[in-house]
Parts: sequence; structure tokens; C-alpha cells
Amino acid sequence: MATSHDYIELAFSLPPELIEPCLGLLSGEGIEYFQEEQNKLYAYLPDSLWSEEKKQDIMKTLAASFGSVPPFTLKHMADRNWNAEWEAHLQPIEISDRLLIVQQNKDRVPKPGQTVIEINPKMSFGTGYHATTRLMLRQIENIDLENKRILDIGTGTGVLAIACRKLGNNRPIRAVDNNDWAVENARENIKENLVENIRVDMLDAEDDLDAILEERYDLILANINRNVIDRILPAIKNKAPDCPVLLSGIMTYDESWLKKLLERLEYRIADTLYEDEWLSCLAAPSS
Ligand SMILES: C[S@@+](CC[C@H](N)C(=O)[O-])C[C@H]1O[C@@H](n2cnc3c(N)ncnc32)[C@H](O)[C@@H]1O
Repeated sequence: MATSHDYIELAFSLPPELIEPCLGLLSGEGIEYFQEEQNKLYAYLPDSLWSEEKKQDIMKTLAASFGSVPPFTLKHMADRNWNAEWEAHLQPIEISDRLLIVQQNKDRVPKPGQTVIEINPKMSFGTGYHATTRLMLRQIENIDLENKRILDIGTGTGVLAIACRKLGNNRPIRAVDNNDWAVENARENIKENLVENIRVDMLDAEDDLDAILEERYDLILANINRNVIDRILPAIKNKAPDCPVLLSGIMTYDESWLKKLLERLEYRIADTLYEDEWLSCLAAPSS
């Protein structure tokens, strides 16, 4: 679990078409925080999780897929500098005609009827700047949220839980993340958005799944990554066989792997949305 708030920044120089595939590979290696620019991918990993062994694992994964490791620089970043840099770049993000994500003290011009969510991200993932968050939010907009007990696994900034509440969910929501900074940030964003009855716990989806699934849920959200989903979905199906699961963090080239996993676990695919090289899939129990 991450406890340090200092980060390692890996800045890769890449042609634009390799940015998302590289992001997918790094996210499979447990890296959660990214910033994309043309020809550049910045990946951030808590200092506490960085080691020579981790570096070698990442290099091996990249070399195996790309033939060689793309050129990169490595830099140690103190949390305060990182936050200032990050926040300076953020602009409102229109998810759809129904949802707009804004940051504190930035201009916001919602369309009539548009729900506004304020997210001040710190180091947590979930600003709306990544396709997987946007896909999850668009799927959530299409789901009838009324009377559903919702679990948000890997909540990041808390954006999905907050969206569920603001889009009409009226039951207690539980959100978990294994990163202490994400937990703190989700709590702050919940407060800032004046939404209630969302409980955020620092729990690990793999180690603490039994505790997480002690209560019953009607909808589980999990925007994490292929590897974690691969490990937790069988246990989710086992403990909560009737509960639909909305997934993301999966790249389109892993769609056939996902279909096989869902078939094996007796889920049917109720809906799939795509953006860039990413997909989000609503898995519903087959029977
Ligand atoms: C891709 S971000 C998604 C954030 C947000 N839910 C969204 O949709 O934008 C994944 C989040 O999952 C968390 N995470 C990764 N592995 C986890 C695990 N094993 N247990 C709990 N949370 C985990 C990360 O800390 C990160 O906040």
C-alpha cells in the first residue's frame, strides 16, 4: 500500500500512436497516474513502491511489447510541486450533455440541466482526463441508479461515487481504495460536492475483498486495470453472484481476454463503450 507522498516520474518520449498502448502496459505494472502530451507520456509511481526490481520489471514489459524500451527520463518529485503542476493544467471536462467536471476556482459554464461535479484531484486518478473515467461516467449515466446499493472499488478522486449520488442514487455508497492519498482526496471531494452518505475506506481490492463484500450491493464499479480485474472478478462473482459489475481500465486489445473471462464466470455483456484504445464493459449475471 502506498504511504509516501513523494513520487517517481517516468517521462517517455513516444510517437502519439504508442502513448495509449504504453499507458496500458504501465497500468498493468501497477502504475496508476498519468499525464499525456503529444509525443510524451508521464507516468507517476509512489516513491515507496519504486525499486530497482520494479524498474527492471517495467523495462522488460516495455521491451517485450515494443522491441526496445522507449527513451525516458526519471525524476523524483515532491508532492507539493507535483500538485501545483498538475492543477495548473486542469480545465473543465465535458463528459456529456448531462455531466461536467470542473476544478475549484476555475471557470465553469454548465449547459442548462448539466450536473456539475467539482474534483480537486491531488495525486488521485479520476479527474475525467482519462478515457476510462469518461467511459465509466457515460455508462453510469445510462444505468437506473435509484435504490441501488453501490460499491466503487478503486475510487481515486471519488468521482464515480459522487456522480452516482448527483445523478439520482439515493442509497448509501461505499468507496474503497488502497492508496491513502486517494482515500483522503475522495473524502475531500465528497465534502466539496456537498453529497452525503458515501463512505470511503482504505482497503485493498485483493487482500480485503471479503471485508469489502460483507455487505450486499446492487452495482459494483471497478475502474482499475486488467491484472487486478483478472484477480478479483472471480471472487466478486463468487461472493456477489447476482450483482452487475461495471468495469474499465481495460484496453481494446484485451477485449477477447475479457470476453472469455466473463463467459467463464457466467456474466453476459450488457453494454460496452469505447474511447481511444480503452473500453468499459457492463457485466451482468447471465441468469
Ligand atoms: C484507474 S484509477 C480509477 C479512479 C476512479 N475510480 C475513476 O474511475 O476515475 C484506479 C484506482 O484504483 C486504485 N487501486 C489500484 N489497485 C487497487 C487495489 N488492489 N485495491 C484498491 N484500490 C486499488 C488506485 O489507487 C486508483 O485510485
